[in-house]
Amino acid sequence: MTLHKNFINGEWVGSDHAKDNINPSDLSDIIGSYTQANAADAEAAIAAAKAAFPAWAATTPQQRADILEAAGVELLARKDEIGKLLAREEGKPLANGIAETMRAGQIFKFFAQETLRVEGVAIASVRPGVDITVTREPLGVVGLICPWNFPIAIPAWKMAPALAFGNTVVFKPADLVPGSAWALVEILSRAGLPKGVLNLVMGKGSVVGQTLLDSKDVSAISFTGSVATGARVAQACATRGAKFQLEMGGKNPLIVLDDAHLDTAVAAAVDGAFFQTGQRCTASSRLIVQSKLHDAFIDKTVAALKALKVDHALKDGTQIGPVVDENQLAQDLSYIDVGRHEGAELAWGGELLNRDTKGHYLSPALFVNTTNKMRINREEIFGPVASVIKVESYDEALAIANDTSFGLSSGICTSSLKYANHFRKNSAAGMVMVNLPTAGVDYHVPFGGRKGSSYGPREQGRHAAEFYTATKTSYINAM
Ligand SMILES: NC(=O)C1=CN([C@@H]2O[C@H](COP(=O)(O)OP(=O)(O)OC[C@H]3O[C@@H](n4cnc5c(N)ncnc54)[C@H](OP(=O)(O)O)[C@@H]3O)[C@@H](O)[C@H]2O)C=CC1
Ligand SMILES: O=C(O)CCC(=O)C(=O)O
Repeated sequence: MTLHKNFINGEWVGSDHAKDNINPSDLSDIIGSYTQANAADAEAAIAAAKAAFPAWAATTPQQRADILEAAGVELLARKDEIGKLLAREEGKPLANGIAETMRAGQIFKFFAQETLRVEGVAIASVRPGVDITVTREPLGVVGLICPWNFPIAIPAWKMAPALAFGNTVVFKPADLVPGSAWALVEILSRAGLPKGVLNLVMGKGSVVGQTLLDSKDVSAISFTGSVATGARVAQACATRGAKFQLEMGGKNPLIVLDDAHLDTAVAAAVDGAFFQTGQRCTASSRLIVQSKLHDAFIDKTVAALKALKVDHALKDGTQIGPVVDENQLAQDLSYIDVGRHEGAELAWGGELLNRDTKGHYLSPALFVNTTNKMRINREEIFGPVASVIKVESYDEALAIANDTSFGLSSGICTSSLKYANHFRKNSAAGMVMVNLPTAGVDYHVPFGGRKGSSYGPREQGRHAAEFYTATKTSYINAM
């Protein structure tokens, strides 16, 4: 089997210390062998990125735009092949894998154009004879620590702005999904990047990730993953004065009011809570439903769940793939037990499923008769598990929606402009959806949350410049 190596200082390098990449839809399917970097490899990648920084920061916007555009064009052209690899290694249905690859391609094309739009301001000083300018500059070496649930889109939405604004990059993908990361870096390695500008170090978070966190030569860290690891990132970066940005979990509410269009609400709930196996930080894990529609909503949602096809990610018609690995499956099952013990009632699902291939198949689980105090409604599960919470009024629904330590996305299904507008203004979340699933976002607008979900400037769209650049205020006395 071909050994896929790390990319450091423009070379593919790696020892025989490698790990098999296993398909969660079929545990007998080994996708490839991927080098495991050690701390010395990570340090070599940081040194290469540091050496490459001054020249890369001095390139013209057009040079950077051309490289990012070429990567975007190739990603779009190879969407079927890379989407299949992604589906195979992460367990996302093929159509979602292809869509995610296209999203990554569009992100590169978007940031290719952003290189040309870096603006500053000239502003009058309060002192006579002094001119002030406020400009943006790259930060230096940026470490990207990525999760497994969007194996190409999340690396793309960190890497493209990092490079666009003149930073050099050390990219550490999640250990479970090296294939999509390798494919992405391979494309960029042929797109015209000078050596050292982009480095890939596949390996364990506790080794490679920690080296990035602790290195004085890494100016900034962009992290997406769990709350626990996010706290480590924050502590390490704050201690040594590095800039950092965290995207962590969610416990996202979807409110369904009595005046909602029932089919729209059920479709939003099923998609938001269960598609992509519930493994989205934007997943709607708390379905807050007003009393008159409550029973009909549950009946229709259960009917929809019964009809969902849970199977191999590459099989025609699969709507929900497997859970990503045995650890995540164990976490999902343990929360299903927690819910039962807390007195919640399983209206459907939560069963391990046998399919033609041995994989981590779990039927989507819907808890009913739950309260917002239960652990299943307070802690992120990150699997195909959601709860219904019954409420009497919009005010009660809003209070429950905001009663969480998270604040990533939120949603409301209603035909009332008054409630939709009130919710938009009063939901304590970074992203609000009306008559839409809480998950599934556009690539060109800010992404991020409040409270325990996120820290630092927003990712994506034009707002990404806030994180990937440093602001400089210059005072000039032109005498
Ligand atoms: N908000 C989101 O989008 C996501 C949330 N999660 C949540 O996290 C839970 C666990 O998932 P998991 O993948 O283990 O999440 P982690 O937070 O452990 O992993 C996220 C990234 O951080 C890396 N990492 C782990 N330890 C360190 C460290 N000490 N220093 C630096 N980097 C480190 C990981 O590497 P490695 O993979 O090698 O361990 C991975 O690249 C999920 O069940 C879910 O609740 C998970 C993924 C995405
Ligand atoms: O909902 C989406 O489209 C993106 C979600 C996401 O980025 C995540 O779950 O980490």
